[in-house]
Amino acid sequence: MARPGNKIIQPKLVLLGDMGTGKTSLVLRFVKGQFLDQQESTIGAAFFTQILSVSEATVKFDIWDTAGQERYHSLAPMYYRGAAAAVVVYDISSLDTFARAKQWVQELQNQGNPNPVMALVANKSDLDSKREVQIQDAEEFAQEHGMFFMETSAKTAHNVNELFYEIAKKLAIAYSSKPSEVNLNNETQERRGKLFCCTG
Ligand SMILES: Nc1nc2c(ncn2[C@@H]2O[C@H](COP(=O)(O)OP(=O)(O)OP(=O)(O)O)[C@@H](O)[C@H]2O)c(=O)[nH]1
Repeated sequence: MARPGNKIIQPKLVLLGDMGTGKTSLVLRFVKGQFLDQQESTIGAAFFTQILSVSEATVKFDIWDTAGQERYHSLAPMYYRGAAAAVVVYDISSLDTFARAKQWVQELQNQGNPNPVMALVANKSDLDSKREVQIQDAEEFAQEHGMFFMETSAKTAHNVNELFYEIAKKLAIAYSSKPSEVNLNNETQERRGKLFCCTG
């Protein structure tokens, strides 16, 4: 809920990562508090909204959940361009998805978006017995690339709200100190989002 008198910001947030890592599941857990064992693979991208209040601002997230299948790769720039925050997701039980996450980070950092808040998210923390990616390796990679790191489970809800809260906080603080350097959504983007399938 918006706090009266509080500043309102409307950042665009994009989720990227290999197929099946749990991007949609993380968003659905955050936006609707739900989890599906048989979540369908995303086609193209899906749009969601959610509002979160932190002490510095009310944050109205415009969330673009991209499709991880390789055949949709060429669409990704449409969604990450102008994003104030990017969440790169891998699955702790698959080393391949961690390798793919690293490629996404390189791509994001090459496309010259000014100072987006970036998170590296290790999802499916409930599958610890099948872990292939060590926390330390991911933490080191995140640190080297100016990202913050979090392990989550969309299934158990572990750290999911905390992830979005942390992003909201970082965006609100960045906006308070340097408003012109934070990419925030505008009317056009909001209208465009409404042309796509909307959930949330
Ligand atoms: N055990 C476990 N399974 C999860 C978790 N998050 C997602 N899943 C499952 O992983 C599968 C893929 O989840 P999605 O949310 O569709 O993954 P995605 O990254 O959006 O996939 P694409 O749309 O293909 O890019 C589904 O069967 C989910 O139920 C989690 O935290 N733990």
